[in-house]
Amino acid sequence: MLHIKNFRKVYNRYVALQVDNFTITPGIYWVQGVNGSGKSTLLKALAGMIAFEGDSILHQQVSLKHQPTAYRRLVNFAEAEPVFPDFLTGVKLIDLFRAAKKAPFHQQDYYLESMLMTTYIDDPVSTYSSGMLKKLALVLAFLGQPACVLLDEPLTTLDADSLPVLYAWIANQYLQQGTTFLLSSHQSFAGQALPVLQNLFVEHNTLRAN
Ligand SMILES: Nc1ncnc2c1ncn2[C@@H]1O[C@H](COP(=O)(O)OP(=O)(O)OP(=O)(O)O)[C@@H](O)[C@H]1O
Repeated sequence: MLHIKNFRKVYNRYVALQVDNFTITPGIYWVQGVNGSGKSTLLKALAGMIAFEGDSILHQQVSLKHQPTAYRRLVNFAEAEPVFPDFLTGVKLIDLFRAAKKAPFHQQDYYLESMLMTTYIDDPVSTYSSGMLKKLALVLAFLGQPACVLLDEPLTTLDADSLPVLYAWIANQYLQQGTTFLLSSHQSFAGQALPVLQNLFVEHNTLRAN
């Protein structure tokens, strides 16, 4: 479903990640790797957030390099430590993302209610704690009809009650819409209620499945 082709990400002169050809089939993936191995680099690049050599092609036809708008509408991303313009409210950000992703009008309601966010979603994000910001980033990553959702360290800063809610969002989205997930984490997803959990490893500056 996602084909990574002739991928190279160089920071200054350092080749952080090189992936010649790699196809990610539909599923839920736990992306593992030690600190500095390149997990965030991979996810940010596949999300179209940072430049890289090569291409990422969705469903054998939507290329990040050649159809960037269509690609970004179908590939959603939540970064590890989200930063949003201070003066915007959560609702305003949701409106912006809903328009960009062509999301149904009330799609966010289910997410805001299940993650207990309705009391503060009208407030400016400058007033949010790190966990509140994280939840907002996760809601934004579920808006629209994504074919692929990339979540960088989705578990960090979430409280214990929020974790099963997030697992349910991921499982439902996969089972109902067939959305593929790439989840980077230093914490284990094994034993959680996630269907068809598979492993991806980022090490030795490349990506491998086993
Ligand atoms: N903006 C940047 N400029 C220069 N080097 C960078 C930059 N971003 C990342 N790197 C380097 O690229 C490599 C991969 O970093 P990356 O953040 O992708 O790792 P990671 O696997 O996500 O790490 P962690 O588990 O600590 O979050 C590291 O060697 C890092 O120093």
